[in-house]
Amino acid sequence: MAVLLNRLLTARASAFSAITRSFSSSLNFEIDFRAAPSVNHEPLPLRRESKGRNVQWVFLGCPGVGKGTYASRLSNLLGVPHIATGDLVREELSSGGPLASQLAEIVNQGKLVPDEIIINLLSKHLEAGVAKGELGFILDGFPRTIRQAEILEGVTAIDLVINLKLREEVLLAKCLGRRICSECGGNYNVACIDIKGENGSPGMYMAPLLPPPHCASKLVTRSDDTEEVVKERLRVYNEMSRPVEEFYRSRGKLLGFNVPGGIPESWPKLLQALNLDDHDDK
Ligand SMILES: Nc1ncnc2c1ncn2[C@@H]1O[C@H](COP(=O)(O)OP(=O)(O)O)[C@@H](O)[C@H]1O
Repeated sequence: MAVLLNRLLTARASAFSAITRSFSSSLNFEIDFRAAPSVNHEPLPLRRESKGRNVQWVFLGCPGVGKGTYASRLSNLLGVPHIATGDLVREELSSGGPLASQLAEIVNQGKLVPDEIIINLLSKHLEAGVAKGELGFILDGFPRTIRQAEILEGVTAIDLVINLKLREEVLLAKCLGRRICSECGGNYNVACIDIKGENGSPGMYMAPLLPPPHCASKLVTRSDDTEEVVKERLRVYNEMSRPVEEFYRSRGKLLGFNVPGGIPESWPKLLQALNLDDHDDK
């Protein structure tokens, strides 16, 4: 399994190994824009011209933190594929393939899919990407266990790991408010998060992300976005995936980012933390 992943990632890595290695300077930042809006930190060695530089990044963070949202925006900005293992699992589920019933049971209990199955799905996806000439990636939802992180480390260099953080009560509300258009696949959120600041701790506002009229009647909820399953996913994250943060922190690759609010507030601050500029957003 790891051999196949190795072959595929090596195919990608060989084209730009010199570039990706240039990111491995020490990156142990913990950025909390709510607490320190004008935080002063050493900028990452990355610029807008990095479009096409084929970054190899990973997004970590609890369910509902916004990994998919920000990974997909960065993928568009940098021109590299966004690969979400949760999406690969859901595609396999909806394809009704041989793994579908086993996967449905695992996912609907909020558990992790065995490493072998995930690596197999990821390998197949990467293989298709290599055939299309894709280079670089932003991984979302992988690695989620130390074993997955070790396998990944054994096959390719990760430049940067962005660890998104948000308070737990917000995570639950965001998962419960999540909606997907069954026709176009668009992601929306009907939750309105409005937490008042108290005793010196900052408040937080996240406006709902409502669908356009043509999607409104086609919204569905993920079967694992129920309160019971989200709480189990959060528990599993703390047990199995939290150690992955330390894995990358100890290697100087972890960039911690406290999501300060909704997309309009958080996206520019994430870009600032990454020393990137989104001209199209202005
Ligand atoms: N790297 C992985 N290892 C094991 N299971 C995974 C992995 N990625 C996704 N899954 C499975 O797919 C489900 C959905 O993943 P994802 O969409 O990333 O959800 P989340 O919102 O919990 O981050 C997970 O709860 C898990 O069952």
